[in-house]
Amino acid sequence: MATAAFNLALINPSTFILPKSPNPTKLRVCTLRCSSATTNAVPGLSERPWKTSDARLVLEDGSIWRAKSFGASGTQVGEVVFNTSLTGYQEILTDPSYAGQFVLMTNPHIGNTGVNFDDEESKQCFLGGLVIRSISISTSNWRCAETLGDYLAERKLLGIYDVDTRAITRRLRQDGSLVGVLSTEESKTDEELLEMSRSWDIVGVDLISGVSCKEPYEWVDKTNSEWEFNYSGRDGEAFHVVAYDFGIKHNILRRLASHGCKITVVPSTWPASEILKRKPDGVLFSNGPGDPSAVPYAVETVKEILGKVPVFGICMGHQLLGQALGGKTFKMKFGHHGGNHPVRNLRSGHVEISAQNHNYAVDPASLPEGVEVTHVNLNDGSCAGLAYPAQNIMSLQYHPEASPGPRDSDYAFGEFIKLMKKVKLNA
Ligand SMILES: NC(=O)CC[C@H](N)C(=O)O
Repeated sequence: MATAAFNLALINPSTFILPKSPNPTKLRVCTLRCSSATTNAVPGLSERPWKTSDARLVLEDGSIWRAKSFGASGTQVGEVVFNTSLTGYQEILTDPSYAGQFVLMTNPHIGNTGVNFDDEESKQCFLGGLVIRSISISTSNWRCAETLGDYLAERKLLGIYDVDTRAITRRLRQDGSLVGVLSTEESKTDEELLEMSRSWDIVGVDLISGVSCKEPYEWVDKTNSEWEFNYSGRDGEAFHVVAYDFGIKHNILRRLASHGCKITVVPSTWPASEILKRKPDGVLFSNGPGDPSAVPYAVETVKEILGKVPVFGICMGHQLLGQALGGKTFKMKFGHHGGNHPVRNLRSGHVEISAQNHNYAVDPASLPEGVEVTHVNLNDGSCAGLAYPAQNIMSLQYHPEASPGPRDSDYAFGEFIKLMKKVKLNA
């Protein structure tokens, strides 16, 4: 009897209004119900709410991980990366830099705050799918608009849970990145899925062209005043920044706008000559997915701009800058993905806890004289930031805009402003 009552509570959707919204105008009606993972599995009250395994993750090393699905159905190939962020799964899902990858969250409990209208980092999800230990059976947050399972299913994205994410993470740390195939299709044999994972590669593929905007546009949104934490006091549009969209996250644009910039976003293939004609105060090279060696056209564009206008590179932008300066990039063993990476700023001596998401890095030994390593990742000593003062260049391998993650590195936007100001005053 007790079990039946418990099941009833789980499967009966009940609508309620959360009482403690810090901003009444943001109050939204939220439906509390079990995730689609559970509801799908409950045809009648007398049956158990728990679904049995209906999905597989087959890794290229031959291991097969039986799982339960909670998003779309189908079969998808991708590179598995683990992300150590405790919160921010919606920003992670909408970060275009995850194109071609499955994100495995090391935090075991995901989905409890659902998905909202405000935390999207791009107009769509480009990643291959989501792998988690446990999906929250209820969703409760004052901004919640829908459950994570519904969100994934609507976007035709695969999500699996009930996987030993700790064991997979240990394997990735030990053996390095692995390609995998996620499938809910019973008709496909394990051997077929293994073959699929072994005949696919992410290295050497241009993933930027699939995520970049197609036409230039102006960006005006600042960080919402409710969330602003580092207001620069600049309300005017003091500096015109052209941002190359290699898969740009919205919060980079919001932070630039909050720091007083007028922003024009251009596609990854936009000619450098067109940019220089507009005489911007600065150019930003954004984050973006995949292998920086697979996009020589973007490196050429960066080369044409260097030395003519102050530039700031973030993540992929930093890697392209490294190559344009004559350096080399390489693929890391399992990369950095998470909101808890310690970085030392070698100029100030301060340590920042940073948000990171990359599988490639710049080899500092390959860089020419005059290029300064400004930041180092304290977990593995890899290069986390560069500057070439002679040409007004600065770059970070990680994400000063966070989203998700700590805001320690927001000062980098202020430094970009200072760089543009210095050049403008001396012009
Ligand atoms: N966030 C990013 O820009 C990712 C950079 C690059 N695609 C990498 O994986 O290293």
